[in-house]
Amino acid sequence: METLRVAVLGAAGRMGRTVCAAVESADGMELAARLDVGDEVADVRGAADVAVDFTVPSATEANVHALLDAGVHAVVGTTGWDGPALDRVREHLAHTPGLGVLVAPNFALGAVLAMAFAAKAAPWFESVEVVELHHPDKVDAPSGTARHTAAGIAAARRAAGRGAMPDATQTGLDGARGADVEGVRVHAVRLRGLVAHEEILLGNPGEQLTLRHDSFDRVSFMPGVLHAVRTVASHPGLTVGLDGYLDL
Ligand SMILES: NC(=O)C1=CN([C@@H]2O[C@H](COP(=O)(O)OP(=O)(O)OC[C@H]3O[C@@H](n4cnc5c(N)ncnc54)[C@H](O)[C@@H]3O)[C@@H](O)[C@H]2O)C=CC1
Ligand SMILES: O=C(O)C1=N[C@H](C(=O)O)C[C@H](O)C1
Repeated sequence: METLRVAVLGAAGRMGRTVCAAVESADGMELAARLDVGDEVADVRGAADVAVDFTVPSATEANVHALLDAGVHAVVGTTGWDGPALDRVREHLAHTPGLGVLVAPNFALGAVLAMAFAAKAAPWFESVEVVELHHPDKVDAPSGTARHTAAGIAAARRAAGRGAMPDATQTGLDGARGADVEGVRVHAVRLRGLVAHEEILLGNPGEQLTLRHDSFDRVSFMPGVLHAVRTVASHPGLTVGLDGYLDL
């Protein structure tokens, strides 16, 4: 089996540094390039097979288009993606046959499972809310994971014919009920000492189910990232969510 050459974008960041170390110690991979602000993405042409992007929401889409132009598969963990941005990548991929792009809001296997469990459980409860808790250096809120979790919950409830959730709130302070993601309330906590955590609260009369996932360390994301690096070439086109590469 040939060695996979991996470039890391955002290599100087918290996730980028952890990914570089994971790639360097992974079997069958070599770290081909470390790129950060000011480096030219086009330089990976011919030097890398797969690039991993953990940069910032304002840069990640342009990075993916540059990687496709360079003929390199992309594994993207950066948050901030919306429907139109994903559509533009789909359109680009239509002109770059054979290339794959994965955009995944969370590479921790437990978080991926928690999202799947939440979607499965959501139609069976009157109320569902999402609470995400992160380190205070995070630039976006709510987290990409929480938005993806809420969207999955909303889709499952729509498919089951579930109506709006009960909420009698009429007055109060702006933001007290969190963000509205397709009818699901999402609350964001920022606290020194935390890494990445999420709770999905599901309520019925007289009972509550709580699903909780904790990433205590960024190494929690590495098995998912390495699995994606090994898999992306065999999934041409755009995949959203690591669950697309797992047999859940
Ligand atoms: N999908 C997942 O499992 C996870 C996703 N994330 C997401 O990954 C992203 C990065 O998170 P952190 O590493 O904590 O942030 P960070 O701020 O520590 O690192 C970001 C790095 O990107 C660099 N950068 C900025 N613009 C760039 C550009 N145009 N080209 C190349 N590099 C550029 C910065 O200089 C910095 O070194 C965030 O969006 C975060 O939400 C974080 C953890 C897990
Ligand atoms: O910024 C982070 O740290 C994380 N970002 C991702 C998100 O926004 O969901 C994944 C994880 O929660 C850590």
